[in-house]
Amino acid sequence: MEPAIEAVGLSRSFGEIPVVHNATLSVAPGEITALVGPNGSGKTTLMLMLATLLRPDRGTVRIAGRDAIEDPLAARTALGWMPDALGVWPTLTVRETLLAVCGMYGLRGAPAAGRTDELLAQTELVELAGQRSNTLSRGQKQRLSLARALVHRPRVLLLDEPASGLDPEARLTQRRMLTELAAEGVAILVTSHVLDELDEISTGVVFLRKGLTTAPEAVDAALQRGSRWRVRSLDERALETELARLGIPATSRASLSGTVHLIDAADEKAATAALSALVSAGVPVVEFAPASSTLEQAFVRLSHPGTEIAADPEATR
Ligand SMILES: Nc1ncnc2c1ncn2[C@@H]1O[C@H](COP(=O)(O)OP(=O)(O)OP(=O)(O)O)[C@@H](O)[C@H]1O
Repeated sequence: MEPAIEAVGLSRSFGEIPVVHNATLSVAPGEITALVGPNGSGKTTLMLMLATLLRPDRGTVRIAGRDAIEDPLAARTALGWMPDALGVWPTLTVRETLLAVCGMYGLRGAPAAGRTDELLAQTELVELAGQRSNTLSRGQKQRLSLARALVHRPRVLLLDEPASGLDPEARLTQRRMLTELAAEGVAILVTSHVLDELDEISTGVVFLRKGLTTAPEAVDAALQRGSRWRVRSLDERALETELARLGIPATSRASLSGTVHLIDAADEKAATAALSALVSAGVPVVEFAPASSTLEQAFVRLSHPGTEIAADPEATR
């Protein structure tokens, strides 16, 4: 299948400083790809180039098969762009904003009103439709920004920090929406620092470090390597004794649900073996789960290649 988003060898400097260097990525229709990397690694700069809003110094971009550098207008008809901060027209209400964007895509009259109503419902903005957009809260602006990006039913969505400022329920609604759009065949590239969110919906990951995309093989390896698990028992003493007897090093820390122990396992098979041994020894285990999301653990490894996950600084032996 032809990728819906394809960038090859993209580079961009600001003055003498190279910010994105030889970045390469592709996203197929129906895929949600997470674009992750440390602060300042070049994610927004890369997104702006894909969105035809910043010209690369070198490289090629194809959006839905169209050359985005030679023919940005053709690419724009296929893509929806959600920037990390919404620039609003202060005097327009939420509904007027969406109607104005409909107009830019050639939708007027009843079809524009119909599409606006659909989007207001989809992004749960119906009650705010008459409110001036500059008076919206950060989370409400994020919802308007996503609605705006969807006006022309794009086949490609580029979302820069779409979950930032959203409360937990709004995040859930947004995740559901993105999953539904992907099921309809939309290709989605999304940045976020909330890796748990991305972990749940992404089907692929692109990791950017100092402007360079990490090789997919290295990302796959980081996603599959051994990881840290969180264990909680109704009988803390029994858990500690059994972990010591099994020779499994552990650290403990207080949490809202009680004392939890953190253990490292080489892979998922080793984790299930540890769980099975604890239960067989009669330890009343009530919780056994990854200590953080797979993506979060991979992020730490890829941000500092050659280093293992640092011990939890809050943990006590
Ligand atoms: N217009 C510009 N002129 C000069 N430097 C810039 C410009 N835009 C971005 N930069 C620099 O490029 C680097 C990458 O910035 P970018 O915003 O792309 O990173 P990011 O990965 O999106 O960061 P964050 O995770 O903090 O949002 C940063 O060092 C930033 O200071």
